[in-house]
Amino acid sequence: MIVVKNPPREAWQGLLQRPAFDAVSLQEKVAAILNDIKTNGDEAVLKYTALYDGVQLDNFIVTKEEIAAAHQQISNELKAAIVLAANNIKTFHAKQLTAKKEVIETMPGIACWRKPVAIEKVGLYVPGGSAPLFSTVLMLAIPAQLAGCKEIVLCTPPAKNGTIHPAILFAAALTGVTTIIKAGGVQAIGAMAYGTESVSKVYKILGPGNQYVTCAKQLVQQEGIAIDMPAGPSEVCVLADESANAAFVAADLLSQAEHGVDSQVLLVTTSARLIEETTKEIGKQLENLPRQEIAVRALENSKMILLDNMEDMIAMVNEYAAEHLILACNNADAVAERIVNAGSVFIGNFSPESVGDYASGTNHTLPTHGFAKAYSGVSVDSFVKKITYQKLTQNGLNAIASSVITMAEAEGLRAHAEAVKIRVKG
Ligand SMILES: NC(=O)c1ccc[n+]([C@@H]2O[C@H](COP(=O)([O-])OP(=O)(O)OC[C@H]3O[C@@H](n4cnc5c(N)ncnc54)[C@H](O)[C@@H]3O)[C@@H](O)[C@H]2O)c1
Ligand SMILES: N[C@H](CO)Cc1c[nH]c[nH+]1
Ligand SMILES: [Zn+2]
Repeated sequence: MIVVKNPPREAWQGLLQRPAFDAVSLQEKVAAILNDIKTNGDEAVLKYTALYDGVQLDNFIVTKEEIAAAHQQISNELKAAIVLAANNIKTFHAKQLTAKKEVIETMPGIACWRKPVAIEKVGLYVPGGSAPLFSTVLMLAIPAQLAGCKEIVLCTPPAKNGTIHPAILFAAALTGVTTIIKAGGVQAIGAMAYGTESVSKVYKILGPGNQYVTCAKQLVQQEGIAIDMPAGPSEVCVLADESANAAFVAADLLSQAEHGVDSQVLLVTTSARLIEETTKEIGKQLENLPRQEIAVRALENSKMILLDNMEDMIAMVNEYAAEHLILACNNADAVAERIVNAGSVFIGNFSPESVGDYASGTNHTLPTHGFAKAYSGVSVDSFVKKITYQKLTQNGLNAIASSVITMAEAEGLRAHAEAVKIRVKG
């Protein structure tokens, strides 16, 4: 990791850049694949699956038999862990369901209310290129199910032997997914966005993924398909003072570095000692990691930044707007209150980011690349739209009529005014 000591404020923005990639050629490539899927449907999905996932499939819809077999293929221990995680995620997300309808009378005779209505057809993307992220099934399908979505399509890339990891199938069966498609990357996003002979067109696509997936989501959004947010390569920022434990900090940094070579991890600290010890710990802990090579490359994109004081640390982490922010410092609760930009915050030494990834209950599908300045992570809200309603009595309309007529005429929209006048008596 690159160590930077006491950078001046003017240098912060440059310092906090995410790993760069060639956005123009990425967009061109993704747009061409999307176009092919739009024109050639299933045939194109199968073609790109062969090209990028290395498997020639005849049929990409997962069968009931495959789902049933998955139950036998994973250990009882893993099933129990998935069920525990699912219960916590359900408990946390169930509270997000908007309370019962509340009718507001803005003036006598004018009743207004708002009702959350589930998006009927949603598409979930579960990453599987470098690791089969079955935890993402829980993070997406549980809020979709709680919201009441009728059709829940899930896409995930197949392994080279044409199968889907059994834990993905187990988690999908547990959480009410209606169709599972063996397709990943841009072809999966295209299939769900446009529909094909075998894949239903959905209204909204949610879920994280690599740069191809994220770019494809952003491009189909321009064609009217809703998306959750740009949820790209994983990242974590640790804000730490003298009180932090270097071994814990190193473990947290490595936990996100192992996701992909384009992941970024950041340590922002007031302690030079912590930088030194964490560097040593990273070296030690890396030795035992099976994904050491990926983590080492991600660490090349990553920084340890020494600052003078807590005020600067808070300002810097708010500027960075990390997907995950860990507060390993004294008075962590008070510091948490001052965080305004982050996807999810982990408070104190006993809140490793990994628990949020799997099982504490919060959602791990979160905005990356600084999008946490304006976007939230996935929640039940992501699966509903809120329809507003109003109902006026004759007296209510009479009372508001002159204001509406005056405003409509002032905007030069006579027909608007007439639609009120025609109903007003007296
Ligand atoms: N932000 C979040 O909430 C969050 C959550 C979980 C995971 N993630 C991130 O999701 C990502 C998962 O990435 P992944 O690659 O493991 O899986 P993925 O499923 O996102 O991508 C795999 C697909 O990418 C496509 N692909 C690969 N190389 C290609 C190429 N050269 N051209 C065109 N398409 C290509 C293939 O079709 C393949 O199926 C990681 O970066 C991880 O950090 C983010
Ligand atoms: N850290 C990822 C979100 O950036 C989510 C995840 C899934 N499995 C492990 N981690
Ligand atoms: Zn993770």
